[in-house]
Amino acid sequence: MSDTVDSVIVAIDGPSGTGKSSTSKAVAAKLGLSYLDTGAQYRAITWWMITNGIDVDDAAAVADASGKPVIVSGTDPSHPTITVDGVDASGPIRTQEVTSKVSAVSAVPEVRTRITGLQRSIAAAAPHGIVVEGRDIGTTVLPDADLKIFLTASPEARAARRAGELKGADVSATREALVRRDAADSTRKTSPLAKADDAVEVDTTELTLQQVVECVVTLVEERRAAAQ
Ligand SMILES: Nc1ncnc2c1ncn2[C@@H]1O[C@H](COP(=O)(O)OP(=O)(O)OP(=O)(O)O)[C@@H](O)[C@H]1O
Ligand SMILES: Nc1ccn([C@@H]2O[C@H](COP(=O)(O)O)[C@@H](O)[C@H]2O)c(=O)n1
Repeated sequence: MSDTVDSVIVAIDGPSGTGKSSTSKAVAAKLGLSYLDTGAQYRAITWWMITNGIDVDDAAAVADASGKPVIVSGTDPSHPTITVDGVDASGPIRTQEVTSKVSAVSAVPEVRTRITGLQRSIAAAAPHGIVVEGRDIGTTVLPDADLKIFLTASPEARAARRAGELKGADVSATREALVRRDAADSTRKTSPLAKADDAVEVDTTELTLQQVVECVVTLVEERRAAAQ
C-alpha cells in the first residue's frame, strides 16, 4: 500500500463509456480519496491545440506545442475541475470537435510524456490516496497502484448509455464513434489502451452503476485488509 497508513492508489482503466468516470467519482467520494479524470487532461490539451490553430493531424506541430498549455486539475470527486491557462475548460472539452480529435493528440509521445508527468505528481500529492481513471493508468502511469480495475461493457450497452446522455443522439452512430475511438486508442504505439496483467476485469454490461461501485469498494477494502 502507499506510504500513509490508509492511503490507497486505485487505477481504473477501460474503453470509452464503460463507466470509469461515474464509478471512480463515486468510489473516491465513498472512501474519502481524491479523484483524477485523465481523459479530461487529454481533452484539455486537445482543446488548447484547436483554439491555438494547431493542426491536430500534424504530430510534429502538436509535439512542439505540447509544453505550452498550463493544465490544472482539481481532484475533489464531488466537484472535479479543469483549467487551461487559468480558464475553466470543463464545458469546451466535452464538444464533439474535441471528442473527434482527442485520439490524434493523445497519440503524440511528447503529449503523453507531459500529461503522464502531471498525473504522477497529482497522485503523489493526494493526501489520502486517489482514484485515477483513464486508458493507461495501470500499465504506464501508476504501475505500482494498490488496485487496478479494467472496466468493460458491450459496445451496445456503452452506446445506449452515451446516447441517453446526448438526448436524441442516434445509437448506432454513437456506437460507431466510440468503437472508432477505442480502436485508435488501442492501436497507438505509445501507451495504448490496455488491461494491465494484474488488473481485475469487471464487465459492467449487466450491472447497475451502484453494483459496479460496490464491487470496486469491496475490492479496495479487501486490499486494505490484506495490507494490515
Ligand atoms: N453500470 C452502469 N449502468 C448504466 N449506466 C451506466 C453505468 N455506468 C455508467 N453509466 C452511465 O454511462 C454513461 C458513461 O459513463 P462514464 O462517463 O462514467 O463512462 P467513461 O468510461 O468514463 O466514459 P469515457 O471514457 O468516454 O469518458 C454515463 O451516462 C453514466 O451515468
Ligand atoms: N489515460 C488516458 C485517458 C484518456 N486518453 C485519451 O483521451 C481521450 C478522452 O478520454 P475520455 O475518458 O474523456 O473519453 C481518449 O479517447 C484517449 O484518446 C488517453 O489517451 N489516456
